[in-house]
Amino acid sequence: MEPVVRIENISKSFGSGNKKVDILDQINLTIEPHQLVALRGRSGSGKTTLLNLIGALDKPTDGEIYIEGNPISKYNEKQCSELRRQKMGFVFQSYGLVPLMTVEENIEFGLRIAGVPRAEWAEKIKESIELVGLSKRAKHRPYEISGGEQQRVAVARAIATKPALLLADEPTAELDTKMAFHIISAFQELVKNKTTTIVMTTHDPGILEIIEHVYTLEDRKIAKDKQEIII
Ligand SMILES: Nc1ncnc2c1ncn2[C@@H]1O[C@H](COP(=O)(O)OP(=O)(O)OP(=O)(O)O)[C@@H](O)[C@H]1O
Repeated sequence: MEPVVRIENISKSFGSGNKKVDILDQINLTIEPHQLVALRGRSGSGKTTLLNLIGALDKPTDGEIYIEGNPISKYNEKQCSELRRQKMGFVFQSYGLVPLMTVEENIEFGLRIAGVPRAEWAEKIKESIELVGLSKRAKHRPYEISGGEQQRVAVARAIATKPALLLADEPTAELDTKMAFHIISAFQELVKNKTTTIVMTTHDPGILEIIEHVYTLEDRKIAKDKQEIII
């Protein structure tokens, strides 16, 4: 089976001339199907930058990224958005919820955009809302619920489509410990039953402890994973 993500010698810089900043330098990383991968690193180490590159939201300065074996660095904007629509789900820090839509409608909107057949919407909405523990908030609008609840709606919307690849930037940042672990165990379940592959960022030591594949971004490189640290 092809890796879901294969990163080959990726470098990323922002700006130019004396304002140029190098963020990632010749990074290599392979993510196999149905792994739950966590990226950690200090603030500014490039975690979001790397997620954006994997999600075809930004282009590397150098190197290649393969998604299910397809090199995407030469994709044009239309190809990138088609790739995201067909294969990916996103939980980013701004959540991107539509303010005038209820929780259910926000999730339905995500299903519609991903091209999921209408007949499947009701079940997928119910299932994903239950998974994040928001059944009692289904008819509320984003401004009527807390920041943590909005984050959970963003998670529900992303997992409802059962994307091949779920990219989640600090998906538990706004949550209390109990809810954070609830979301991570939902992620573990999705990986275990081979629904999806997940790449997430987190600073939370408790969560890093229970995730099998952990990579650290440091000094523009990807450093050792968790198992090597334990040894
Ligand atoms: N579009 C951009 N233009 C210029 N610099 C950028 C741009 N995007 C990110 N950077 C810089 O790249 C560096 C890495 O940012 P990034 O957001 O990837 O870090 P991070 O590890 O996700 O940090 P945090 O944990 O604080 O979210 C930062 O110094 C940031 O200022």
